[in-house]
Amino acid sequence: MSGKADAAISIRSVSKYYVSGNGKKTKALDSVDLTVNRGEFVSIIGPSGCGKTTMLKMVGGILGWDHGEVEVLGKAVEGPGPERATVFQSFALLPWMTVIDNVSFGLKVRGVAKPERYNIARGLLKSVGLGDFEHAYPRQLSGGMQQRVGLARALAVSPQVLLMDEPFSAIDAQTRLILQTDLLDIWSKTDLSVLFITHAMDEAVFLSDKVVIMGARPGHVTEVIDVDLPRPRNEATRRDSRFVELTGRVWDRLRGMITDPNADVAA
Ligand SMILES: Nc1ncnc2c1ncn2[C@@H]1O[C@H](COP(=O)(O)OP(=O)(O)OP(=O)(O)O)[C@@H](O)[C@H]1O
Repeated sequence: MSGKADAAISIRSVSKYYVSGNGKKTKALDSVDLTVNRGEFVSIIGPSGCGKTTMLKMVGGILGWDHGEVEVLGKAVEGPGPERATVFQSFALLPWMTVIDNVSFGLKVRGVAKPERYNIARGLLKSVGLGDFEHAYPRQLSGGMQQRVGLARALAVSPQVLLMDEPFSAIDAQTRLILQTDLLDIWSKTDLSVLFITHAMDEAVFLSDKVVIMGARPGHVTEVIDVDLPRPRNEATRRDSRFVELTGRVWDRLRGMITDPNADVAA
């Protein structure tokens, strides 16, 4: 698939400035182009401050931009919309609500009756491996379990586009590997288009169809790496020589920016 008509997310020539309290202008993004085709899984990786979260917020419709165009499913983004859902690093669950109420909260806001929303939430909790925890409160769950709830909550509203902002970075390394596989399993059964932010190179390669590498000061896209590893991906993928090679290529690009921050400053 290629071309504008197939794009789930289209970011074209987008630049973004932040203005601080004292009037100082910081250019956060410089003429960024990025496309996520329908059904694609795309990761963004880059040094701290290169504008990853800024881009995700723009696509989510909670932050504006200064130049260029941002479209989701062929329509200009003008604010948040029901076809997009976000999974946050901090889980962002409501602590006073049970798991099932957290998962079905978005449906409640949309006026879906309780039996129906519970029915949907139960199906999703089962699919993320938490079928027995609907009456638990977030504080009673591990970080990995809380993020499973976060994922189920995002999926409950049947989004077409899923935005994920370092969703596994607060989770221990072993659980993180399991969550990556589970996420791919869930994604493979849907038509979801995913934009996923991470700092972990192996995670980006394992999950994605494309890894977008960004540089900083101001944020810009330096390279897009196509991940030609077959799907479904599993533990054997992590030992595949092609996986090791692609992860190494991402690190080669990033290492230069980190050891020499001036190496990749946008013109
Ligand atoms: N509200 C704000 N006001 C001013 N500058 C901001 C604001 N938010 C972000 N910035 C600046 O914009 C740039 C991009 O920030 P952003 O948080 O999008 O980067 P990031 O790549 O997500 O970083 P990290 O990997 O550390 O999360 C940085 O230079 C940051 O300091």
